[in-house]
Amino acid sequence: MGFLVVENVSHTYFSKDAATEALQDIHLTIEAGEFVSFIGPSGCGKTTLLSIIAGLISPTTGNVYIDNQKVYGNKELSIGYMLQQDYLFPWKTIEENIILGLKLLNKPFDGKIASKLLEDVGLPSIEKKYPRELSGGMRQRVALARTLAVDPKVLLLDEPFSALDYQSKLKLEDLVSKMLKAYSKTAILVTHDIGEAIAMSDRIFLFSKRPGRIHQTFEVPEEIRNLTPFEARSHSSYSPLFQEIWKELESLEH
Ligand SMILES: Nc1ncnc2c1ncn2[C@@H]1O[C@H](COP(=O)(O)OP(=O)(O)OP(=O)(O)O)[C@@H](O)[C@H]1O
Repeated sequence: MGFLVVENVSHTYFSKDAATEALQDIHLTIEAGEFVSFIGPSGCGKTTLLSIIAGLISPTTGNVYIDNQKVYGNKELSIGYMLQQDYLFPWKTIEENIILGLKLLNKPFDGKIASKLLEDVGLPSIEKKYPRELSGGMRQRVALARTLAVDPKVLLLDEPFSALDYQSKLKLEDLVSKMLKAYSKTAILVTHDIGEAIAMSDRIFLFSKRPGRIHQTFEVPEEIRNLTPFEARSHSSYSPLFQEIWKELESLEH
């Protein structure tokens, strides 16, 4: 059995007068330490699947297991979530924001953890500052530090780079990739950016139009996986894979 297993998951949203089938019969397995991406047409259920993997919603059918434990209703599993917006609390200092999760979980922690993580993400000495004093890219780096502080078993990244300018986005991709390797984390990235998926992942799952199913899985060649996301974009194997995924995605959208 793999580290993260999505077994036979389907999901339908019900409202008073409509039923929306978001996902249909999803099976996938992710190994510990692996980095995978979900891409697919808009509305195909990627965020729904992340919410199911996070244990935030119960799927209509099927189950998700992390480290052999069922996720839904499991309070022991810590799963990190990084979103497009950083959701830092403006009235709390950077340090308070980083240790908040640990406090909420009642986990014992080292008083220097915020400083150490801030140093790791390249932002030393900003513990006492407030979120409003930082740029968008810096705030996302603090969000990364906050996510890592609770030592999550899995990190779920829902378009965390998409609100940033191009240069900040490339820098943050490199940093996230480096940090996740250093901390041996398993991660899932949802993105609309094929290049980002190739540059950051070991494998890419392409979803079909709603109701989302796994249409195709792409292995990223090893020579790209060993590079930083920035370097990966200029490797000779990058462009052929980009074209292949692009064509497949186009065929799904028409
Ligand atoms: N809470 C909800 N209630 C009803 N329908 C929902 C709800 N959340 C999502 N949906 C619908 O389920 C489908 C899948 O949505 P989801 O956000 O998972 O897709 P997505 O692939 O992440 O989309 P995008 O790429 O545009 O972010 C969409 O048709 C959406 O409108």
